[in-house]
Amino acid sequence: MQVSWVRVVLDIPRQEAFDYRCEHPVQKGQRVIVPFGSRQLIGVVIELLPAPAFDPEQIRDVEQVLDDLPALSASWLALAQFASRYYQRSLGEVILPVLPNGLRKPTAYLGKRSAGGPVARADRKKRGTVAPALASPIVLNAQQQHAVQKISQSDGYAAYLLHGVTGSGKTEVYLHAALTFLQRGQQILMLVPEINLTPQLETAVRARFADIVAPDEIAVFHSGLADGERIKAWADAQRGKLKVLLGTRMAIFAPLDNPGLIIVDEEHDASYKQQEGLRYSARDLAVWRAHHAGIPLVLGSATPSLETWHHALSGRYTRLTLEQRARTRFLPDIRLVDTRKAKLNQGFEPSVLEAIRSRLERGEQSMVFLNRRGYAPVMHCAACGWVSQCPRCSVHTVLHRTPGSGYQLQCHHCGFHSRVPSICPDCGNQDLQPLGRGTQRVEEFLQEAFPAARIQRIDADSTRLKGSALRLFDEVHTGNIDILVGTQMVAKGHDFKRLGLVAVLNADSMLFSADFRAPERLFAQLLQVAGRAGRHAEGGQVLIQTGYPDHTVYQTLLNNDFPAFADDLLAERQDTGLPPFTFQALITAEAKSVQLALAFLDEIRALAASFLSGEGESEVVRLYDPVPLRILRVAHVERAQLLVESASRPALQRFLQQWLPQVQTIGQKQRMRYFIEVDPLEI
Ligand SMILES: Nc1ncnc2c1ncn2[C@@H]1O[C@H](COP(=O)(O)OP(=O)(O)OP(=O)(O)O)[C@@H](O)[C@H]1O
Ligand SMILES: [Zn+2]
Repeated sequence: MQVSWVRVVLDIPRQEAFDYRCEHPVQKGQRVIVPFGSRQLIGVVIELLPAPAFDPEQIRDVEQVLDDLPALSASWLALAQFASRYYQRSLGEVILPVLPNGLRKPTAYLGKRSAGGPVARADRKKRGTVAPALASPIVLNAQQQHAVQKISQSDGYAAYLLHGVTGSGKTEVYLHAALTFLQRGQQILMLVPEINLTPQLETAVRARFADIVAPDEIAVFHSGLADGERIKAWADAQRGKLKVLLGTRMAIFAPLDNPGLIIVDEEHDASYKQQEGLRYSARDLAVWRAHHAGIPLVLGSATPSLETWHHALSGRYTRLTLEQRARTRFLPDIRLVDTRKAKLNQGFEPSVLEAIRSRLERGEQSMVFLNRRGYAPVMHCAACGWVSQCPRCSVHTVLHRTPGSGYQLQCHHCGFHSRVPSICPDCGNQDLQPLGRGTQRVEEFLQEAFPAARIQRIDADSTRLKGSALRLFDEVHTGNIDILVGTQMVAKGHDFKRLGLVAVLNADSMLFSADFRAPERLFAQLLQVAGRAGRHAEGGQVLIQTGYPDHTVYQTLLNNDFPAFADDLLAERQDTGLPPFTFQALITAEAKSVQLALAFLDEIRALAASFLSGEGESEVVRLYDPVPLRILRVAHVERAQLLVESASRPALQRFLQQWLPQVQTIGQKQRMRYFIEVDPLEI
């Protein structure tokens, strides 16, 4: 019997790897079921050892080598290793969580009902994907052609920023470029920021490549898939069966071994950043992956992130520009509607309502955008000033109207919900009022104002059921809707055909956020949402209600001048020493009281002093004073954070590598919950 010694990673916090003895043939990159304490776990073999690293008596046996999929390749493991190093998590905490659920649960393989394991079960499911009719490609305009040519002719790694105004036909550029690499027998990985954008793109991709890619050689990968579907897509990727994979951020970890082109659409979008567990940026990992594989990468956006814009200016990325809309001659006309002197009707300035009315009369669609779901952001008592508050979090509860169950107060942070009190809990006043408005209230008001209009609200609440977002967007696309009310879900990516008017209600709420990225985010969001108007016909109009019409964000928006805006912001960031000119990491501690969290952060900050000496000016790593989070308490837990910063990414990385093991020791001693985030998006 052939016995080998293997090093295995498991999903265990902050521990690198575990050694086992194995009596079966086994390779690096294979999954194995191993005993761990009294449990069984699935792990991945990352090394075959020539000899046991310690007393063989102490080494336990691998129970089963899972061979229903080929081993994860060396280049895939390299990606995981990079993510582990860069984001400061153990390799197991990277590898296991990115595998589909069934592939990392021993129970999926054990027992009578496992029926050959999850991959075999997923394979047996019938999925009839009919081959669509071949769509003939659109004739590209000159700038699109130029972009496609540059991308297709890349020799090895090259990063492109495809900066195209909204509606400029970036998707066509992706598809034409992709064709070149498909014809060479390579695979395409294409990322989109939102699950809801995959159906539209999947249909386009299937039709466009119907003659060279079989239906089952295209897969989508996102968190909205059922377990079996996700396993199937992953397995097909790992078996080398896929030619095109479309997905949300999680798809960046797909085990594709012969990629030819990676595309990140709407690269600026914050949803490429995972906000829990391994806090990675799929956009940044895409850059690494393309570089490692020696292939081109396209980052597309009308409003690129300042990080990407900076790289394009410095020449690290090549900028490709689409200055014109593809189907119309003009971008929509953007106007600011000054709300300071106006008498608002349920939050609407009268001329905005008029504009909606006239679009209705012309049979065109309108969209009302406000980034606030629910009925009203808070309930209050006019008599004593009481406001509805979550008992577990330091936030207001939001008033919701739930079909069938009336009104409810909900916490958007911890899920707490309660009935609406009939009298004020503080003073007994019987007249509690909703304050402000969310999408539900706007929908209700519009229905009263325009009784004949077909109104649809699209937000996280109206699309909770699987498949419902798809259905609702279909209704909009087919023209069965006159007025669309929605949150950021409706703002990005969609190519609406009949949408003439976009009205933006509460943009100002984002103007004065303490986060230094707030203006960047607001500008991007407004330009994106504005870009939904007038895509297929001239005459698109955007009305933005604001009490601060002179604010730079709005003024620059009027000219649709992203470069001017970005250049100004970059200059400001450089002056104040903020990203992309510095690099940051954030440690967040969570405790019963904020004092405990702050004390922990103070202690680890003091400890850092010993690593910080002896480096040149540019290598300096700074640690700021720990501060409580803006939303201090969530679900009874109070939070504080410590920001670490350096002008040098390598210096920051070196520092973290030395410092974090000590942080861990102190954290364990104090039983402190904390996590680290490299390149945080919000601070
Ligand atoms: N060369 C072309 N000729 C005619 N129509 C085109 C051409 N290229 C693209 N289109 C069409 O233009 C519309 C907008 O394209 P697309 O949705 O790709 O824009 P986009 O650049 O991704 O915009 P956004 O950033 O706003 O999402 C689509 O309906 C597309 O079919
Ligand atoms: Zn709460």
